[in-house]
Amino acid sequence: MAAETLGFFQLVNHGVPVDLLESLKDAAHDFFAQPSEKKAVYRKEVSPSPLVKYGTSFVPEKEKALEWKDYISMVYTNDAEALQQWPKECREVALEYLKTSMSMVRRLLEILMGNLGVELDDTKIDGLTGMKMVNMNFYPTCPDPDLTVGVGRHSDMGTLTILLQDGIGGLYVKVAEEIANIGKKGEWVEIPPVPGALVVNIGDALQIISNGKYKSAEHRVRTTSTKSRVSVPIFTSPRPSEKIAPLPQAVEKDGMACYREVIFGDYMRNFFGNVHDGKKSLEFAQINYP
Ligand SMILES: O=C(O)CCC(=O)C(=O)O
Ligand SMILES: [Fe+2]
Repeated sequence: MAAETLGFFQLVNHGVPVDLLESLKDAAHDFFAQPSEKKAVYRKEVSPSPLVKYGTSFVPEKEKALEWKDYISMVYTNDAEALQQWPKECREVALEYLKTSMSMVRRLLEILMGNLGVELDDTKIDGLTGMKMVNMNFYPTCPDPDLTVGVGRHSDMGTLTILLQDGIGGLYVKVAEEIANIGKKGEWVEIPPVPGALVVNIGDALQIISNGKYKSAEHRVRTTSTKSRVSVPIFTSPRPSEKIAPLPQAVEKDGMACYREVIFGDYMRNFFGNVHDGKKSLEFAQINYP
Protein backbone atom coordinates (compact mmCIF):
# COMPACT_ATOMS: atom_id res chain seq x y z
CA MET A 1 0.00 0.00 0.00
CA ALA A 2 1.33 3.42 -1.06
CA ALA A 3 0.88 4.93 2.42
CA GLU A 4 3.37 2.43 3.83
CA THR A 5 5.95 2.84 1.08
CA LEU A 6 6.02 5.99 -0.98
CA GLY A 7 3.80 8.13 1.27
CA PHE A 8 2.25 9.65 -1.88
CA PHE A 9 -0.72 8.69 -3.99
CA GLN A 10 -3.17 10.27 -6.42
CA LEU A 11 -6.95 10.03 -6.25
CA VAL A 12 -9.53 10.64 -8.93
CA ASN A 13 -12.67 9.54 -7.03
CA HIS A 14 -12.20 12.21 -4.40
CA GLY A 15 -15.64 13.83 -4.44
CA VAL A 16 -14.28 17.32 -5.15
CA PRO A 17 -15.96 18.61 -8.33
CA VAL A 18 -13.55 18.95 -11.25
CA ASP A 19 -14.83 22.43 -12.15
CA LEU A 20 -14.03 23.55 -8.61
CA LEU A 21 -10.45 22.37 -9.17
CA GLU A 22 -10.31 24.46 -12.36
CA SER A 23 -11.70 27.50 -10.53
CA LEU A 24 -9.07 27.08 -7.81
CA LYS A 25 -6.20 27.21 -10.29
CA ASP A 26 -7.75 30.30 -11.91
CA ALA A 27 -8.19 31.93 -8.50
CA ALA A 28 -4.54 31.24 -7.66
CA HIS A 29 -3.42 32.84 -10.93
CA ASP A 30 -5.74 35.81 -10.28
CA PHE A 31 -4.34 36.32 -6.82
CA PHE A 32 -0.67 36.18 -7.82
CA ALA A 33 -1.19 38.26 -10.99
CA GLN A 34 -2.05 41.27 -8.83
CA PRO A 35 0.49 44.06 -8.42
CA SER A 36 2.93 43.41 -5.54
CA GLU A 37 1.45 46.20 -3.39
CA LYS A 38 -1.88 44.36 -3.34
CA LYS A 39 -0.30 41.09 -2.21
CA ALA A 40 2.16 42.68 0.19
CA VAL A 41 -0.66 43.81 2.49
CA TYR A 42 -0.82 40.17 3.63
CA ARG A 43 2.88 39.94 4.59
CA LYS A 44 3.00 38.51 8.08
CA GLU A 45 4.29 41.72 9.68
CA VAL A 46 1.34 43.74 8.40
CA SER A 47 -1.43 41.29 7.53
CA PRO A 48 -4.89 42.54 8.52
CA SER A 49 -5.74 38.99 9.62
CA PRO A 50 -3.82 36.55 11.82
CA LEU A 51 -5.22 33.81 9.55
CA VAL A 52 -3.67 35.06 6.32
CA LYS A 53 -0.01 35.23 5.40
CA TYR A 54 1.72 36.02 2.13
CA GLY A 55 5.37 35.27 1.71
CA THR A 56 8.14 33.71 -0.28
CA SER A 57 10.31 30.65 0.38
CA PHE A 58 10.17 28.66 3.65
CA VAL A 59 12.33 30.31 6.32
CA PRO A 60 13.79 33.30 4.42
CA GLU A 61 15.72 34.51 7.52
CA LYS A 62 17.72 31.29 7.61
CA GLU A 63 18.04 30.20 4.00
CA LYS A 64 21.24 30.68 2.01
CA ALA A 65 19.21 30.83 -1.21
CA LEU A 66 15.50 31.49 -1.36
CA GLU A 67 13.07 29.08 -2.97
CA TRP A 68 11.64 30.26 -6.31
CA LYS A 69 8.07 30.59 -5.10
CA ASP A 70 5.50 32.82 -3.45
CA TYR A 71 2.60 31.59 -1.40
CA ILE A 72 -0.50 32.72 0.39
CA SER A 73 -1.61 30.72 3.37
CA MET A 74 -5.08 30.73 4.85
CA VAL A 75 -5.78 29.16 8.23
CA TYR A 76 -9.29 27.78 8.79
CA THR A 77 -11.10 28.57 12.02
CA ASN A 78 -14.73 28.71 10.88
CA ASP A 79 -16.67 29.51 7.70
CA ALA A 80 -17.63 33.04 8.72
CA GLU A 81 -14.05 34.09 9.47
CA ALA A 82 -12.74 32.48 6.29
CA LEU A 83 -15.31 34.33 4.17
CA GLN A 84 -14.48 37.56 5.94
CA GLN A 85 -10.71 37.42 6.26
CA TRP A 86 -9.27 35.26 3.46
CA PRO A 87 -8.35 37.26 0.32
CA LYS A 88 -11.44 37.94 -1.74
CA GLU A 89 -9.82 36.73 -4.98
CA CYS A 90 -9.88 33.16 -3.68
CA ARG A 91 -11.86 32.86 -0.42
CA GLU A 92 -14.99 31.18 -1.77
CA VAL A 93 -13.30 28.53 -3.89
CA ALA A 94 -10.67 27.84 -1.23
CA LEU A 95 -13.32 27.28 1.44
CA GLU A 96 -15.42 25.05 -0.82
CA TYR A 97 -12.28 23.03 -1.67
CA LEU A 98 -11.44 22.60 2.01
CA LYS A 99 -14.93 21.53 2.95
CA THR A 100 -15.41 19.06 0.10
CA SER A 101 -11.94 17.59 0.69
CA MET A 102 -12.48 16.96 4.37
CA SER A 103 -14.90 14.08 3.80
CA MET A 104 -12.23 12.38 1.70
CA VAL A 105 -9.64 13.04 4.42
CA ARG A 106 -11.96 11.45 6.93
CA ARG A 107 -12.50 8.37 4.78
CA LEU A 108 -8.77 7.99 4.20
CA LEU A 109 -8.03 8.29 7.90
CA GLU A 110 -10.74 5.76 8.71
CA ILE A 111 -8.92 3.28 6.48
CA LEU A 112 -5.40 4.17 7.64
CA MET A 113 -6.30 4.16 11.34
CA GLY A 114 -8.51 1.10 10.88
CA ASN A 115 -5.44 -0.78 9.65
CA LEU A 116 -3.79 0.05 12.95
CA GLY A 117 -6.77 -1.28 14.89
CA VAL A 118 -8.12 2.14 15.79
CA GLU A 119 -11.72 3.08 15.16
CA LEU A 120 -12.14 6.71 14.26
CA ASP A 121 -14.73 8.94 15.95
CA ASP A 122 -15.24 12.71 15.85
CA THR A 123 -12.87 13.31 18.76
CA LYS A 124 -10.08 11.30 17.13
CA ILE A 125 -10.62 13.03 13.77
CA ASP A 126 -10.40 16.35 15.53
CA GLY A 127 -7.20 15.28 17.27
CA LEU A 128 -5.60 14.38 13.94
CA THR A 129 -6.93 17.24 11.78
CA GLY A 130 -7.97 19.98 14.23
CA MET A 131 -5.75 22.43 12.37
CA LYS A 132 -6.50 23.04 8.69
CA MET A 133 -4.90 25.44 6.28
CA VAL A 134 -5.28 26.08 2.55
CA ASN A 135 -2.19 27.41 0.76
CA MET A 136 -1.75 28.61 -2.78
CA ASN A 137 1.74 28.30 -4.23
CA PHE A 138 2.98 30.23 -7.23
CA TYR A 139 6.20 29.30 -9.06
CA PRO A 140 7.08 32.03 -11.56
CA THR A 141 8.84 31.06 -14.78
CA CYS A 142 12.53 30.87 -14.12
CA PRO A 143 15.15 31.88 -16.68
CA ASP A 144 17.58 29.22 -15.46
CA PRO A 145 15.84 26.33 -13.66
CA ASP A 146 19.13 24.51 -13.04
CA LEU A 147 20.19 27.28 -10.65
CA THR A 148 17.04 27.29 -8.52
CA VAL A 149 14.63 25.10 -6.59
CA GLY A 150 10.87 25.62 -6.38
CA VAL A 151 10.63 23.93 -2.98
CA GLY A 152 13.57 22.20 -1.33
CA ARG A 153 13.47 18.57 -0.10
CA HIS A 154 11.07 18.25 2.81
CA SER A 155 8.25 16.28 4.30
CA ASP A 156 5.03 17.98 5.36
CA MET A 157 4.61 18.45 9.08
CA GLY A 158 1.05 17.34 9.68
CA THR A 159 -1.28 14.38 9.20
CA LEU A 160 -2.41 14.34 5.56
CA THR A 161 -1.82 16.90 2.81
CA ILE A 162 -4.23 17.10 -0.13
CA LEU A 163 -2.63 18.78 -3.13
CA LEU A 164 -4.00 20.13 -6.36
CA GLN A 165 -1.30 20.66 -8.97
CA ASP A 166 -1.75 22.07 -12.45
CA GLY A 167 -0.52 20.52 -15.70
CA ILE A 168 3.04 21.89 -15.64
CA GLY A 169 4.71 19.13 -13.61
CA GLY A 170 7.81 19.31 -11.45
CA LEU A 171 6.72 17.65 -8.20
CA TYR A 172 9.06 14.81 -7.19
CA VAL A 173 8.94 12.30 -4.34
CA LYS A 174 11.88 10.32 -3.03
CA VAL A 175 11.62 6.55 -2.88
CA ALA A 176 12.83 5.85 0.67
CA GLU A 177 16.02 3.82 1.19
CA GLU A 178 14.37 1.57 3.78
CA ILE A 179 11.88 0.15 1.29
CA ALA A 180 12.91 -3.32 0.30
CA ASN A 181 10.13 -4.42 -1.98
CA ILE A 182 9.95 -1.76 -4.65
CA GLY A 183 12.52 -0.69 -7.20
CA LYS A 184 14.13 2.74 -7.60
CA LYS A 185 15.32 2.87 -3.98
CA GLY A 186 16.63 6.32 -3.11
CA GLU A 187 15.60 7.74 -6.48
CA TRP A 188 13.39 10.75 -7.12
CA VAL A 189 10.25 9.98 -9.11
CA GLU A 190 7.92 12.56 -10.60
CA ILE A 191 4.28 12.70 -9.51
CA PRO A 192 2.88 13.32 -12.99
CA PRO A 193 0.01 15.79 -13.36
CA VAL A 194 -3.22 13.82 -13.88
CA PRO A 195 -6.23 15.89 -14.98
CA GLY A 196 -8.92 15.95 -12.30
CA ALA A 197 -6.77 14.14 -9.72
CA LEU A 198 -5.74 15.19 -6.24
CA VAL A 199 -2.43 14.16 -4.73
CA VAL A 200 -2.44 12.88 -1.15
CA ASN A 201 0.66 12.72 0.97
CA ILE A 202 1.50 11.58 4.46
CA GLY A 203 3.00 14.04 6.92
CA ASP A 204 5.33 13.66 9.91
CA ALA A 205 2.52 13.64 12.49
CA LEU A 206 0.98 10.54 10.92
CA GLN A 207 4.38 8.85 10.81
CA ILE A 208 4.82 9.51 14.54
CA ILE A 209 1.29 8.45 15.48
CA SER A 210 1.56 5.22 13.45
CA ASN A 211 4.98 4.53 15.03
CA GLY A 212 6.51 4.63 11.55
CA LYS A 213 4.09 2.30 9.75
CA TYR A 214 3.03 5.18 7.53
CA LYS A 215 5.98 7.15 6.19
CA SER A 216 5.92 10.86 5.58
CA ALA A 217 6.94 11.55 2.01
CA GLU A 218 10.10 13.45 1.18
CA HIS A 219 9.33 15.67 -1.80
CA ARG A 220 10.55 18.71 -3.71
CA VAL A 221 9.49 20.92 -6.61
CA ARG A 222 11.63 21.97 -9.55
CA THR A 223 11.16 25.21 -11.47
CA THR A 224 10.58 25.60 -15.20
CA SER A 225 11.51 28.19 -17.77
CA THR A 226 8.42 27.80 -19.90
CA LYS A 227 5.35 28.56 -17.79
CA SER A 228 4.47 29.58 -14.26
CA ARG A 229 3.01 26.83 -12.10
CA VAL A 230 0.41 26.90 -9.32
CA SER A 231 -0.45 24.31 -6.69
CA VAL A 232 -3.03 24.37 -3.91
CA PRO A 233 -2.29 22.21 -0.86
CA ILE A 234 -4.59 21.65 2.09
CA PHE A 235 -2.53 20.90 5.19
CA THR A 236 -4.29 19.04 7.98
CA SER A 237 -2.57 18.49 11.31
CA PRO A 238 -3.14 18.21 15.04
CA ARG A 239 -3.69 21.50 16.88
CA PRO A 240 -0.59 23.06 18.50
CA SER A 241 -1.96 22.23 21.97
CA GLU A 242 -2.38 18.54 21.09
CA LYS A 243 0.02 15.92 22.49
CA ILE A 244 0.99 13.37 19.88
CA ALA A 245 2.69 10.01 20.39
CA PRO A 246 2.74 6.57 18.77
CA LEU A 247 -0.59 4.78 19.27
CA PRO A 248 -0.47 2.08 21.96
CA GLN A 249 -1.80 -0.45 19.40
CA ALA A 250 1.16 0.26 17.11
CA VAL A 251 3.72 0.23 19.91
CA GLU A 252 2.45 -3.06 21.24
CA LYS A 253 2.68 -4.63 17.81
CA ASP A 254 6.19 -3.27 17.15
CA GLY A 255 7.49 -4.02 20.64
CA MET A 256 8.83 -0.50 21.16
CA ALA A 257 8.03 3.15 20.54
CA CYS A 258 10.15 4.81 17.86
CA TYR A 259 9.00 8.32 18.83
CA ARG A 260 8.47 10.13 22.12
CA GLU A 261 5.37 12.07 23.04
CA VAL A 262 5.60 15.67 21.89
CA ILE A 263 3.35 18.69 22.14
CA PHE A 264 2.54 19.42 18.54
CA GLY A 265 3.19 23.16 19.00
CA ASP A 266 6.78 22.29 19.99
CA TYR A 267 7.10 20.09 16.91
CA MET A 268 5.86 23.01 14.78
CA ARG A 269 8.32 25.46 16.32
CA ASN A 270 11.18 23.11 15.50
CA PHE A 271 9.82 22.47 12.00
CA PHE A 272 9.45 26.15 11.11
CA GLY A 273 12.68 27.06 12.92
CA ASN A 274 14.89 25.19 10.46
CA VAL A 275 15.42 25.27 6.71
CA HIS A 276 14.12 22.40 4.61
CA ASP A 277 16.43 19.43 5.01
CA GLY A 278 14.68 16.28 3.85
CA LYS A 279 13.15 14.33 6.72
CA LYS A 280 15.45 15.72 9.40
CA SER A 281 12.37 17.32 11.01
CA LEU A 282 11.41 13.92 12.44
CA GLU A 283 14.57 13.72 14.53
CA PHE A 284 12.88 16.08 16.98
CA ALA A 285 10.58 13.24 18.09
CA GLN A 286 12.72 10.21 17.33
CA ILE A 287 13.92 7.94 20.13
CA ASN A 288 17.44 6.71 19.54
CA TYR A 289 17.92 3.42 21.35
CA PRO A 290 21.55 2.62 22.14
O1 LIG B 1 3.82 22.65 -5.32
C1 LIG B 1 3.78 21.46 -5.03
O2 LIG B 1 3.47 20.61 -5.87
C2 LIG B 1 4.13 20.98 -3.66
C3 LIG B 1 4.30 22.09 -2.67
C4 LIG B 1 4.71 21.58 -1.33
O3 LIG B 1 5.35 20.57 -1.19
C5 LIG B 1 4.30 22.30 -0.11
O4 LIG B 1 3.72 23.40 -0.22
O5 LIG B 1 4.53 21.75 1.00
FE1 LIG C 1 5.18 19.79 0.84
